[in-house]
Amino acid sequence: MIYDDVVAPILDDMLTGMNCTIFAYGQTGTGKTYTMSGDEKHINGSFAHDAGIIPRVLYKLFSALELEYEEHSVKCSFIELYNEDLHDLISLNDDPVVNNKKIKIFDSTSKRGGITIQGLEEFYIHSADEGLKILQRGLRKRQVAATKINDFSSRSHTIFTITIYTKKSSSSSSTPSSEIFKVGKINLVDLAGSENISRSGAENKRAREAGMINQSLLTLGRVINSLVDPKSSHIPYRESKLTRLLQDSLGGHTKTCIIATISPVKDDLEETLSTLEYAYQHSNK
Ligand SMILES: Nc1ncnc2c1ncn2[C@@H]1O[C@H](COP(=O)(O)OP(=O)(O)OP(=O)(O)O)[C@@H](O)[C@H]1O
Repeated sequence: MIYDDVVAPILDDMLTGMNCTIFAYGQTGTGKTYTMSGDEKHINGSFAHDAGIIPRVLYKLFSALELEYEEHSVKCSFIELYNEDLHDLISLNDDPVVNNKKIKIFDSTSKRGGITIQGLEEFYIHSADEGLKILQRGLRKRQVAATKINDFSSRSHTIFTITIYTKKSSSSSSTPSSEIFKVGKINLVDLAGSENISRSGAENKRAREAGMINQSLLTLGRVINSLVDPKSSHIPYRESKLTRLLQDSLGGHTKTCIIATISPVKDDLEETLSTLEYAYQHSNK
């Protein structure tokens, strides 16, 4: 239902050449990873019954591309942000020292501005199955980290990015034929557990983690606030790596959607409800 109501229209926008972002936001254990990835196995050439948004986007994307475009290419990347450090989840290089040091974010030197991410590996994929394999590889890598650091997944953000390049010929009786090239992008973001924001009394490592999550989720909130406020002249992308990474996909001619996951068995529903209320008020912007 969420795919049909929320994600399908955004995928259509991406196919028209937009930069789009979907966030899963909520407390630990409320279903963010289930919503974004879910069951990531492929069954009989399609996604599983309990597949999340990423596998569904991959299959629907390839069927749309094969049906509607003469030429297309698709690439994807999968990155994790933990304590403001970036980790490539699908790099074939497993040396953690090399992996952790090599990803850097720079201001792009192109006239259009934006950012360049140096050192992040991107893989061309030719089918949804190939995309699913990349997702599985990244989730496995994240799992390995999770067994080393207790409760790791709830304290890191992940971004699965799909970029498409398409070519279509257009011809009508009144105009000469021409070729239309488009580039679209979709970021599928599984955010760190939002309850870390209010984690008080934390010490040492936990305090550092909570501080970083605080910084990135609060900056994300501030960036979205500034983008929807016509009076705001400054967008604070630079205050966290999460917003810096997504800088090109927020604001301007882009589309952003936040899916808030809530669970009635969790204590602190107040914060999630106020987020939902805020999101609702801004939903048309
Ligand atoms: N809608 C759902 N239907 C069935 N099971 C679900 C649903 N949502 C979540 N779950 C199950 O609940 C558990 C926690 O979900 P999940 O790991 O997605 O939470 P999370 O918000 O990503 O947590 P964390 O912040 O710790 O990463 C998992 O075992 C998941 O399979």
